[in-house]
Amino acid sequence: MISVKAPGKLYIAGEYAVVETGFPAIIVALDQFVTVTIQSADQIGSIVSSQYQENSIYWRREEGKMVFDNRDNPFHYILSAIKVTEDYAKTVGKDLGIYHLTVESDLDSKDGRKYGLGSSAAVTVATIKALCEFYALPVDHDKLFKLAAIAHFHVQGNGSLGDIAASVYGGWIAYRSFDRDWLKLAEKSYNFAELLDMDWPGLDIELLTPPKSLKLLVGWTGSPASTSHLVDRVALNKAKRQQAYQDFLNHSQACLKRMIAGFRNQDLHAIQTEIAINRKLLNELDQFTHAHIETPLLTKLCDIAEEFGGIAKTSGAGGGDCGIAIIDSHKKLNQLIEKWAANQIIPLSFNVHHVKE
Ligand SMILES: Nc1ncnc2c1ncn2[C@@H]1O[C@H](COP(=O)(O)OP(=O)(O)OP(=O)(O)O)[C@@H](O)[C@H]1O
Ligand SMILES: C[C@@](O)(CCOP(=O)(O)O)CC(=O)O
Repeated sequence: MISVKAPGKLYIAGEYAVVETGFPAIIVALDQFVTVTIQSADQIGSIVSSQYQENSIYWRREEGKMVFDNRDNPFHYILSAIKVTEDYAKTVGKDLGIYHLTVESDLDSKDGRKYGLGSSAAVTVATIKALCEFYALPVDHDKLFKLAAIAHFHVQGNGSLGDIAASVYGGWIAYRSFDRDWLKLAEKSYNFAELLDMDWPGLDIELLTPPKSLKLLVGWTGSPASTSHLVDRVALNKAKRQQAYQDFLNHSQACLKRMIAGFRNQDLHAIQTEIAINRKLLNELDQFTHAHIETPLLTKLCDIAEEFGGIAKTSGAGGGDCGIAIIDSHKKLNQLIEKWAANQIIPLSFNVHHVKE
């Protein structure tokens, strides 16, 4: 039996701008995982996720293709991950098999509400990792990222794929997305083996080391938000306010460059200064796109963090989900966390997860 896991993530800074090719963001992987297991099966395979028990699907293989008995299923990311990995396996001459694939996830609360930790990315990465083991396909982090990015992009279609990078590389990363229009054309011109070997225009991933005194705190608002809808709303409004949008991109890029330098120089103060600037830039974006990124509860989360000497902002698309605070580990962290909890902000005691190559 093969069993692998992939971590969830949180955005630290650079959201929305990162959707444009080459614009940076900082993202961390967390020690909360999706686990995928694969076991060989005889004739009938299955896909079962404990989060979606009632939607388990059963399949067989006919002339090399997966054929489902149940067409009405929620497993778009898993099926896309399977398709991409098996297409790759075929290009390198592997015979396709039958298996039971099961999923367990820490990335939703006990009552099934998502935290916004990138479960769709983690489920995609874990499925591909498990199948690469099943088919004995050697993949390093770069190849795993590319396979998972293709699979996730085929389903969601409008994201930066930063959540995939965080899940594959782990730890703290600075991420710039590749040109997704290029990928659409490249997929028609190259086979998988070629696509995985080549450089992707715009893509850049740098591993960052935070200063020792930096503590990341995570607060959850309890209300799930749809990232793809919020990204669509920003995209719709950017056409109407081209200059304001271009200013946002340029300012975000400059802010992220200074923040990344703060990591390289181990300068907590510089990082915090830029977190505050990034929050302001996202609020300005909010004003002309009406995406409602910083909800009143997220504002409260930031205000409380500041009372205790931290600097906080929304994480990811906003509109609910989580906020983050960056604070000196010597400050009164417990009091901050208690005040969050007293104000309907649920502290999530998750840590950053580092992935081995
Ligand atoms: N445990 C799971 N089993 C199977 N599919 C899952 C599982 N967890 C997530 N998914 C897939 O991911 C989708 C959720 O993705 P969505 O982008 O809405 O949330 P997210 O990636 O967790 O959050 P965010 O984008 O805010 O970080 C689900 O609808 C499902 O298709
Ligand atoms: C808004 C955006 O920059 C970040 C989305 O983050 P999250 O998945 O909502 O945590 C979109 C993206 O990068 O795909």
